[in-house]
Amino acid sequence: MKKRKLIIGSRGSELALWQADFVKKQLEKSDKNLEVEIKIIRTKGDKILNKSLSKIGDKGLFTKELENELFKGSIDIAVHSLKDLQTELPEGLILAAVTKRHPVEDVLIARKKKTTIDSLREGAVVATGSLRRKAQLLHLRPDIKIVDLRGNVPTRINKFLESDWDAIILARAGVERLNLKKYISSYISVDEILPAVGQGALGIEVKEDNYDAIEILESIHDFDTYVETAAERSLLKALEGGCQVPIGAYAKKESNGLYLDAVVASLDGTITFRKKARGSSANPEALGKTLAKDLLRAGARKILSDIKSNG
Ligand SMILES: NCc1[nH]cc(CCC(=O)O)c1CC(=O)O
Repeated sequence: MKKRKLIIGSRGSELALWQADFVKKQLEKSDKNLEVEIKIIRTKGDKILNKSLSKIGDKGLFTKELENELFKGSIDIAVHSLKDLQTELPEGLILAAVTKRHPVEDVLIARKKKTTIDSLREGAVVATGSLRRKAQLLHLRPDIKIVDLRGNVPTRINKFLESDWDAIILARAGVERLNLKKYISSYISVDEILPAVGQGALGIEVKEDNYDAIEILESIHDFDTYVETAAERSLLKALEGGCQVPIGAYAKKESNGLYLDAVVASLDGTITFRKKARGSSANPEALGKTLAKDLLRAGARKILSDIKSNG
């Protein structure tokens, strides 16, 4: 019998290709009659490397070109890091599957093993391009100096090794997927720094009428991760935050309900609003919305509007 074929669209970075290949293997394992091909698509975010992400600030910076290919039908599915996927998808596209998530937290990469945020020297220099990491780190350690850092995961580690910075912060998921665990000095607990919405999970985007692809993807969909990230994404949407605002969130499904922990911080980290709530796993969107409203009322509204008006 002739094999069925599915084409994955992926960015060309090492991490994106690892992730696309992971999805390919899982799908081929679950359906022996399926042949999966990976097609590399360059996105605007891959082309502009000299500007800080918060300054480019486009919606869909890492996704738009992939979405165009989905509409054209030259790829069947687009594999994204869920945290890079905007909360509102273009009309006609759906988030068809969310994979089981890797440990969600960020990690500290410093000169010595076991270095933690607490043990960094007074006035240490830490490089990160993420406003979320910057704000939460400054909240814990106002003495730290932050410098901008961009590039793919291996590039960032190489820049660190060649620099005189004290440390950088990355997502555990990206570092461990690329087998770069040896560079990790310590795991940063979510009590110290909340991860980005969707961090550690993969999101698979498909044209809403591609029923074959939607059916094939059922085998890699992880329901608990979906419920957790749906609460986080609903919160982010209600806060009207893209990936470039200092917002962190972490949801966990437990036997007695769904927990959501979220923070909105000012850019300099002096003010943070952090709240936790529990809701029903049957309605993750409601939990996200409710917690967003709570945060906005508590003072996050002012922080977010200040950031929007001053850039
Ligand atoms: N912003 C880039 C990005 N997108 C996804 C990951 C890592 C994988 C993940 O979090 O799922 C990273 C690197 C990082 O933030 O360190």
